[in-house]
Amino acid sequence: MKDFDLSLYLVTDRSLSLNRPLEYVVEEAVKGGVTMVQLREKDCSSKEFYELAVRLKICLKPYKIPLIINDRLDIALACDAEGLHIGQEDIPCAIARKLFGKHKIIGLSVENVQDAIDANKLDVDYIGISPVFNTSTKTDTAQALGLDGIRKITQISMFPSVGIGGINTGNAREIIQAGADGISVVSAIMSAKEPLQAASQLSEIITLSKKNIDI
Ligand SMILES: Cc1ncc(COP(=O)(O)OP(=O)(O)O)c(N)n1
Ligand SMILES: Cc1nc(C(=O)O)sc1CCOP(=O)(O)O
Ligand SMILES: [Mg+2]
Repeated sequence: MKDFDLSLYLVTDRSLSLNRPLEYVVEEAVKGGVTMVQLREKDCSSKEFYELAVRLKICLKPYKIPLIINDRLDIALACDAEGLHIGQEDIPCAIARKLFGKHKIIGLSVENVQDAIDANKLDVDYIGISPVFNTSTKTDTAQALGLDGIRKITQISMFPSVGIGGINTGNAREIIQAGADGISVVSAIMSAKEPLQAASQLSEIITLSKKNIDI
């Protein structure tokens, strides 16, 4: 049984970390309640990506937080990450599963209802519903799905899901209420002055939203 909790999923971007070391921001975020971490560094050599992955793996191990690698199956294999996140234009899921193994976590981005229907035939472990809202963190996104998109996709998907794109303390509750199992954020934590506090606030909102308790 794969053990992972999508509730508060941090996706990294060093360019948004206010010049702080990646491990510092990630560890503070984990102390604040982040439940999954994805290494997503688009502006990086393979060597640097691998070294970052190894360092993050060491940093996350004591907290038993899974490390997910964005895009790069080779790096995920090389650092023995717990998971890989792929998008619609990345390596096909069936190939990733064959090479990565059945015990590893594979996440897939879905950008519309048809992607979610197609994903139901694939061996994935979760879906990222992307993007929910417009965001300046990633500019080459599909059209924003909004909360209605989350409702439609979570109703037909066989898999647990996270919403991603433009999510913060002001709208996290709505994402959970619309049916997602968790939220995935970059800037709301990476660029927070106090990542621990930012993660802790988001974590509390998610916990209360799941229990349907007003904030
Ligand atoms: C949790 C999560 N959801 C969606 C994405 C986006 O993946 P992708 O569409 O492959 O885009 P890039 O992140 O590779 O630019 C994600 N990374 N994580
Ligand atoms: C990594 C990523 N993927 C997206 C997608 O729509 O596929 S949006 C995104 C970035 C989300 O950043 P922020 O939390 O700062 O809005
Ligand atoms: Mg990708």
